[in-house]
Parts: sequence; C-alpha cells; structure tokens
Amino acid sequence: MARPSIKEYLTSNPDKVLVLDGGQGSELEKRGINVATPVWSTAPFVSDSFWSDKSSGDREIVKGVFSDFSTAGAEILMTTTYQTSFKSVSENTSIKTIEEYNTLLNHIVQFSRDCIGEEKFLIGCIGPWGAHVCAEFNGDYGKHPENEDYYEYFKPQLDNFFNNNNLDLIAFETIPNIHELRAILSWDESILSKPFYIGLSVHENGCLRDGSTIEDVCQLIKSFGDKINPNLLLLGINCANFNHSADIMESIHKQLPNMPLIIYPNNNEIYDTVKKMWLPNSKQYFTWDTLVKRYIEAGARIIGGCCRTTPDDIKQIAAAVKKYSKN
Ligand SMILES: C[S+](C)CC[C@H](N)C(=O)O
Ligand SMILES: N[C@@H](CCS)C(=O)O
Ligand SMILES: [Zn+2]
Repeated sequence: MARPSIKEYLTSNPDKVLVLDGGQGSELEKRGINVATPVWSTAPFVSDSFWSDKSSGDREIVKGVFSDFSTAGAEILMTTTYQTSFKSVSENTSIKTIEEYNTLLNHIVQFSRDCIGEEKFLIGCIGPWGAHVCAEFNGDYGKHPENEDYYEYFKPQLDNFFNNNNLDLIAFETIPNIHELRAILSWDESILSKPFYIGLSVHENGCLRDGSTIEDVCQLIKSFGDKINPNLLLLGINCANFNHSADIMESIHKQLPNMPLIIYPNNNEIYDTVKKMWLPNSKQYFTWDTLVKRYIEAGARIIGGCCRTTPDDIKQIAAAVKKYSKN
C-alpha cells in the first residue's frame, strides 16, 4: 500500500497537522446535484446510471469535487456516505437487501479511492443516528435516547467499512447526543476494529446539541480511563459554528490535554431541516488564518471544513496550516 497506517503516521509525525477536505454534500449541491433528499449526499450514487454510464454528469461533478478539494491542499478526504446507513438507504431507495447495500458501499468507496489516488488518506464517513431523522443539529433523540439500539443502526455500515482496506479512518460525524456518544465509546476493538474518530455536534454556546456540557462529555471520556478503545484516534467537533469553533476546541483541549483533536466547522450558516437548505446567519468574525493558529495551539491534528465550506476555504486552511504547524 502506498500510504502508512494513519495511526502510525500521526504517531511518528507528532507535529504534522493534516488538512481535511470541505463540505462534500453542500459542494455537490452547489454544483447542481440535488442532495435535499432523505439520503442527502448519497443521492447521486443510488441511481443506476451513475455506475452504468461512465460519462454521466453526476459522475463528473463528484470527480470534480474530489479533485478541487485535493488541489486546494486536502491530504485526507471523506467518502460522501454521511446518510448512507442501511436504514436510510433501505427505507428511501430501491436498495433493499444487505447484499445490494454492500455493493453500493463498495462501489462508493472504490470510486472515492480512484478519485483521490493511493497516496492520500480516505475517511469512511458515517453520520449520526440523528441524521436519519434530521436531529443532528438539535440532539433531540426522543423521550428515551438511552434505550435506542445504536449498534443495530450502525452495524451494516460499520461491518462494511471495517473490512474495506481503501478506508484509513472511520468517522462518526456530527454526534449530537450523549447517549449515542456513550454507546460508541462502549464498543471495543472487536466492534470498532480500526482507527476511528468522533466529531461532536456542538451548539455555539459550547454544549453538545442535546444540552450536555463539554464537561459532561470530557468526564464521560475520562471515565473510560485506560479501557478506552485504542482505535479512538481523535476527538473533535464538526459542523460547529465557525465563529465559536476555536473557543469550543480550547475548552476540550483544556479538559483532555492529551487527546489528539480534529476540527472542521461549517461556514456559519444554519441548516433549515424542513426546507433542507442552509440559511445565512451572522457574519464571520475571524479569518481561517486566525482560527487555524488557535486550533493548532489547542492540539488539532486534522483541520478542515464542514458544510458549505468550499475548495477556497481549504486553500486558506492549507496556507495557515503551513504557516503555523511545525511540519
Ligand atoms: C446538512 S447535512 C449535514 C444533514 C442533512 C439532514 N440529515 C437531512 O436529512 O436533511
Ligand atoms: N460530511 C458531511 C456533513 C457532515 S455535517 C457532508 O458533507 O455531507
Ligand atoms: Zn456539516
């Protein structure tokens, strides 16, 4: 394989900060793909013509997104599989069986790998349980979130991703609820058998979207002590408000100083879950240059952008990473 294991890479290059790509789903949308569907950015891949017609327009758009994020400086990129859980796919598309589902995931991962080449790292993206019911930005998991069988929900995607050598790292992204976080942390190496990270969905006030404080979250992680799954490589926040992202990172770093962090905020807009569109919010008070400097000082090892960030954002992030990291 052309690349080392990501765990080995981060350990043997302790000053290296990797540049991640930007908001894949929103970038596909900007370029004309309709992702306002129950499967979000999986939409282009569930159409047969995407695979049978090698010159399909959607194929060119997806390739273009990978290519432009790579050229902008991304060294680690994600599959567009945020809302590709078996539940979301089987309830909303013509794909119904586990066999068909595995074929879909295998195709998407191989296509993504072909787009980025063998040198760059590829993340298998998994959205939260709440993505299916559009609760990733309010953390509302119903009356008894503690009773939900999160493993049953994630298992088909996990089984596929953990067996796919094209993937270097697995992402649990935009996790808004502490019960879901507790469940993920409770799974040992027999379930989460290769490197993974957890990206928390946090409110601009610094709390997890369900209202749990960052202290609650860090305490929960500390409570695992040395029983924590050694494959948990990084913790962080994603799709957080741009303006507040560095404050939140610093607060996590203060409480978990030895935890390698990952951060990729959105561009400050707010997602309207009914219209399935991004709405403008207050303006951005900082530049990427200022934020990236603070992220690195607060222990970030991977930095990128989430929804509505573009290749131009990644270019600015890459320049700032070059300026402020010692790699
Ligand atoms: C804006 S994306 C990160 C989330 C999409 C949402 N789960 C939906 O289904 O509309
Ligand atoms: N990485 C996801 C969004 C997470 S909020 C995507 O771009 O679709
Ligand atoms: Zn996002």
